[in-house]
Amino acid sequence: MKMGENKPWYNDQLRHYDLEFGQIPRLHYTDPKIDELIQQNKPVVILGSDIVKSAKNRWTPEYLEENLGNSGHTVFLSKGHKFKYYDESKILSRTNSHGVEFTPPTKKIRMKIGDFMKKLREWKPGQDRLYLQQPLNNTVGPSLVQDFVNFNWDYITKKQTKHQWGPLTSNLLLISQEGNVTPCHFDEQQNFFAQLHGFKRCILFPPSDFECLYPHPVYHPHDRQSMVDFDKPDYEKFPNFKRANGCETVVEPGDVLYIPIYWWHHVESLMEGGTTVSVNFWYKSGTTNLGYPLRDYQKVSITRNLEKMLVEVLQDPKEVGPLLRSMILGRYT
Ligand SMILES: O=C(O)C(=O)C[C@H](CCCc1ccccc1)C(=O)O
Ligand SMILES: [Zn+2]
Repeated sequence: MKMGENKPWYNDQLRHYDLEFGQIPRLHYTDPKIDELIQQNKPVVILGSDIVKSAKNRWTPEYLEENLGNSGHTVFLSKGHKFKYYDESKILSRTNSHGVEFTPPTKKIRMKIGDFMKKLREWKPGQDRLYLQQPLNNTVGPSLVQDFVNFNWDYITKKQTKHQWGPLTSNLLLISQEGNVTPCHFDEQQNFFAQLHGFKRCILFPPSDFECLYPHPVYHPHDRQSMVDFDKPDYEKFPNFKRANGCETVVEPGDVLYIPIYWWHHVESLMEGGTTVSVNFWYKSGTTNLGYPLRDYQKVSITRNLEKMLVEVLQDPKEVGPLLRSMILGRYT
């Protein structure tokens, strides 16, 4: 155990960014404050729970190699450390026929877990990095199914019910090479993010930081992803980035981070921290009763619907800006 202020990791294993971050609260799972924060759509790390006890430190890369099953799994390859997600269905969409060229930053392939682990063991700097991202399904081996069944579904389901979330949609199994980064993005689902092996640094920003994180247009394959390169922010193009209000935590095996719907999050596997294993629990949001004042994430949802409608009706995305400018300048500004 490498110790740094009684933590099992060192600060120089974290990548350096130009921003200062607050700390996400880390609370014992019996603390009633957890439900207060979830109700307020605010992040919290749930400690000491047995939510994923059956998998904590058990789902090691070696155990997964033995028990994940022999069907191929989805693996992304990247030239660098960033694995920026893109929606394949938006690459060739009509709105992109206006000559917006898109080069996918990662390659998606299918690999057997054994080949994936072998590649990880033999990896050399300069080679493509690897990131296995596979929804857990009935193709996994029986021992993994047993572990999955033994998650503390009672605790999770009680939270889902209490906070009126919609149904569980998927559990994504994430096996990351050390040092990999999933750049800043938001999802439209509630998320219990469970860390099983190794350490991941998670930086979160509230939905109200929309103006600081500059998401790609909704029709773009990188919809929901920030346009800002955290490693080299372009303050000319993205001046508000310097005032983003991030908060962070490093999740350890057994920690469960609640990533509220529409909250931005950047996730990195610690450098020189070894292969990491996580599993997330994505839930559809519940039925939104529009109370006033509107929540910050509801405003984001409204702007997204407006944007989609305008792109749909104007066809050419280049007309959206001028139309909105003419509509609000001098009238609403
Ligand atoms: O659990 C989450 O929401 C995360 O972002 C975790 C993240 C990988 C997610 C990959 C991804 C991003 C966007 C759409 C579909 C898949 C990580 O842990 O590296
Ligand atoms: Zn995400």
